[in-house]
Amino acid sequence: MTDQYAPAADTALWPAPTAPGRIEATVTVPGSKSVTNRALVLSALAAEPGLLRRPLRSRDTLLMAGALRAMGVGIEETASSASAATEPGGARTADEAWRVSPGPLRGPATVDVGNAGTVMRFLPPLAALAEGPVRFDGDPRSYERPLHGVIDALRALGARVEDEGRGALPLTVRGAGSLAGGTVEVDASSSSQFVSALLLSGAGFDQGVEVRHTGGTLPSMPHIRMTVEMLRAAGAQVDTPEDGGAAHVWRVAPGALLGRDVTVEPDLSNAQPFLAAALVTGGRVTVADWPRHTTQPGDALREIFTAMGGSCELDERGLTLTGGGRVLGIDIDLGEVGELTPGIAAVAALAQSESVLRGVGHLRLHETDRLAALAKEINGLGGDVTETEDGLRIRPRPLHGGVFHTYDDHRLATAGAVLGLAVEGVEVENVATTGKTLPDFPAMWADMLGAPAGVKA
Ligand SMILES: O=C(O)C1=C[C@@H](OP(=O)(O)O)[C@@H](O)[C@H](O)C1
Ligand SMILES: C=C(OP(=O)(O)O)C(=O)O
Repeated sequence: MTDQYAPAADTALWPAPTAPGRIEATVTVPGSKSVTNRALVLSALAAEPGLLRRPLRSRDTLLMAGALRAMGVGIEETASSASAATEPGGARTADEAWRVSPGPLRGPATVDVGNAGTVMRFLPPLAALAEGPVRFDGDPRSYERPLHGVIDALRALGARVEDEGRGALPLTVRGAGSLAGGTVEVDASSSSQFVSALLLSGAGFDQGVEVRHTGGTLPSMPHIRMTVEMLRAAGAQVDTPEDGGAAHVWRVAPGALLGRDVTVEPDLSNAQPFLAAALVTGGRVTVADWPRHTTQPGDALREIFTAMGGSCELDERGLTLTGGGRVLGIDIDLGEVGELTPGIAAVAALAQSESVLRGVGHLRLHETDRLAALAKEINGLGGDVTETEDGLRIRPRPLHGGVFHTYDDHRLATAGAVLGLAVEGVEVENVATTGKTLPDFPAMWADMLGAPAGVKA
């Protein structure tokens, strides 16, 4: 499978369109990255084939699918999706699906993780269950992202991992076809994905797995809840602190997983820039199919954007955010919902009052150092953003146009687009980097604005 959204050394500039007025639109956002990649892993470990409806097709999910195929899992378009017509603009029709046929996991295989946290962290535990070596490599940035928690835990659980002492990528997992499993301590303060990774494959370990988080504050709890909920839906027995268990201890019992028919929810974190458009222009944007119940962190946007001056209504059409004509600053701990930080920072830079975003020090090790990048790029447009130990302080100032660099970070690119709605002359570098999770972003943005999409070389 080719990596069609791999980053080129792309310096193309995308003139971010300014809003012609209050934006009024209904938007359908593609499936959740986090749900798609969990569903792929769980389906690969199941005892029977499963179906994944409306999967996200983006760099991160195509890398996950490609990796699983390389390890012996069948992932095919269903007949309905293969014959489904594409909609104008290339979007697929909603009845598309992937059929996932688990097979014996095997090496030798090579996995390209790109810069996908979900791929680099969720797959080494699965590879420990394969027979034969699986080599993991990725983008240069993937070498810098924390992986030690997964590597050390796998070794403690009985796996052979060769990383030449780096505690990071590239590495090889030499699976023996099974793994003892058992209890393991992990410091997951740098990424909740360490915990999710071990739980997702835990039912396949001989003794299951008990994961004990031992470090400082654990970020992104909703993503751990998503892991638990999806494991349970696949038939796994999971004990969590929320069910009265010990704090920071999760347990997955050994056992077979069910092949399921899963429909992927829209990606609520990717809905963020569209909702932000309503907030900063005093308009109204509806995101279709917003789930009534979800573990996605993006659901917190209802509360956050209400506190920042909007109002939200969830009904059969989806979630409608109406801007109140003014944007308020916010003082908030975003540790649970860290991936929303770039979009909130963009809105905060356009607000009437100061914002303090806290609890997100671990974002320094995301796709890029997001705190440094946001401060530098917003300040490059005339803003006043300072980094704190665990976040950002944003004092709104009148902004001017300029190049908004994106550092191969999809969420920097969408944050730049939000700023461009209100500030003339913002040019977003390498908007194609949104392909990590939202390949159609420029066309969707243009549709929302009723304008043609364009990139200036
Ligand atoms: O498990 C997941 O799907 C994710 C967990 C979070 O990672 P961190 O806990 O490393 O922030 C989040 O930021 C990332 O976008 C997706
Ligand atoms: C942090 C993110 O991604 P990853 O899954 O690569 O960690 C993100 O999408 O904001």
